[in-house]
Formats: sequence, C-alpha cells, structure tokens
Amino acid sequence: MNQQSMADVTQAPALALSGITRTFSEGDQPLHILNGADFTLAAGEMVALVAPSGTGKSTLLHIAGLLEKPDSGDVFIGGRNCSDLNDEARTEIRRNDIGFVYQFHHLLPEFTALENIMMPQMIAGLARKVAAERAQELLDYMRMGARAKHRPSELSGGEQQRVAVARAVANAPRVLLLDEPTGNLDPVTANYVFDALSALVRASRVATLFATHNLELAARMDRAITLQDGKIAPFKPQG
Ligand SMILES: Nc1ncnc2c1ncn2[C@@H]1O[C@H](COP(=O)(O)OP(=O)(O)OP(=O)(O)O)[C@@H](O)[C@H]1O
Repeated sequence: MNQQSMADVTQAPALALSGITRTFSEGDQPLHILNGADFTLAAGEMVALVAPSGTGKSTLLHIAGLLEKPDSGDVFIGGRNCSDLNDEARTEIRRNDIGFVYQFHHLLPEFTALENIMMPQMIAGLARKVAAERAQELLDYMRMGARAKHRPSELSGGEQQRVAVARAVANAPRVLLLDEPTGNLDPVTANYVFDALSALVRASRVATLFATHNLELAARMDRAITLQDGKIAPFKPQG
C-alpha cells in the first residue's frame, strides 16, 4: 500500500455505504426496499436508525454487517471496500471489525456470562486467560461484574442485553450494529442498558448504528436517520 492510499484508509469513516440497493419480491411485484442508500459513520459516533416497521432497517444492518450482499452498491469498513471480497475475507472482517446486538440476546444458554464474552475472543485466537480478563473487565464496565458466573437464564432481560453488548464489543470492533436491542425491555431497563452502552461507546470510540423505535433513546444519540423510499434521510426524534 502506498502512503497516499494508507492515509485514505486511516482517515476513512468506520463504515460507509454507497448506492446500496436491495429488491425483494412480493408475489410478482418487486419491492425496492433499499434504493440508493448512502451513509457514513465515524469512529465514536452513535447514530439512531428510526423508521417504520418493514422499511428495511434490518436489511440495511445485515448489509452493513456483511451478513448479506446488496444487489448493487458498496460497503466500506474502515475505508476497505468489501464488495468484491470472498466469503472467507468477509467472515474475517465480520469477526474482527463488526459487533452485533439483536432484540433477543442470542447468548449461549449452557455457558456463563463470562464464557459468552470470552467466546468471540477465543474464536479470534486469543488465549483463554487473556479472553477471561478482558471479559471480566467488560462485565465490570457494564456493572455486571458480580454476575460473571451466571448463565443467561439466571439473568434478567436487561442484564442479558448488557452481556450481549459486552460480547459484541469483546473483539474491539470498529463498528457496532444494534437491531432494536431494547425492544423487548421496559422503558426504565431500556434506559439503563442504553446508559451502559453509551458509556462504552464513548470510551471505546466504536462507531455505532442503533435501530430503534424508542424516540427518547434516539434523541440521546449524536444524530438520527430514517429510511425514506429506500434512501437514508436525516430524522428529528423531537420537534
Ligand atoms: N429475504 C427476504 N425475502 C423477501 N422479502 C424480504 C426478505 N427480507 C426482508 N424482506 C422484506 O423486506 C421488507 C423490509 O424488511 P426488514 O426486516 O429489513 O424491515 P425492518 O424495517 O427491519 O422491520 P421491523 O421494524 O419490523 O423489524 C419487509 O417487507 C420484509 O418482508
């Protein structure tokens, strides 16, 4: 890599989407869910994605997280165009550079909170001891330190989601994608999980895109966006 292209990559946004299209079909009618979506997300930035059900939020997150390919358009992670990468390279980027949190925690039921957070680190090749230390640190940060040895079924919904957030950032990803992570929680618990998450985002400078129907939470993020006719548009959560 020459000096110019290295500078381009280091100064690049954590995530950039360019001209993303995705069409599904409904019977014999095409459904243009994404129709030229453009978006950039900087390190340490926290952006709310607020849009009515069925407009394509999950589809957008799956494409941004390299879980699905768009019909056309490009996804850049840390300035690297991921469009033409093979499955192995995409999996590698997903493992190292992207964290996901979903509405339901998807923690492994037979493992403790600590082990759940160790898992992605060990898959990425870290030694057990190092992974355990980092997992405990993250649990402490999420004010879950005393629950390290509990299995998911022994934790409340809010606690499970805090473990899921800790697991998602365990490998220090560049980009954190959250698909309604508080959708299943009462408002007080949702706020509590959000507080812990935003402290973590500020401290780690992970670029965060957070799909939510909760306008109060959206108003607390750096900015909000919506999907309009398959494109990204700014959104004002209040007023
Ligand atoms: N694999 C697929 N095949 C066909 N249609 C699909 C597929 N995936 C999504 N869709 C359709 O695309 C539209 C957008 O779905 P998506 O899940 O992205 O919406 P969403 O905004 O996340 O909705 P919600 O807020 O309800 O989760 C929906 O109408 C959905 O039925």
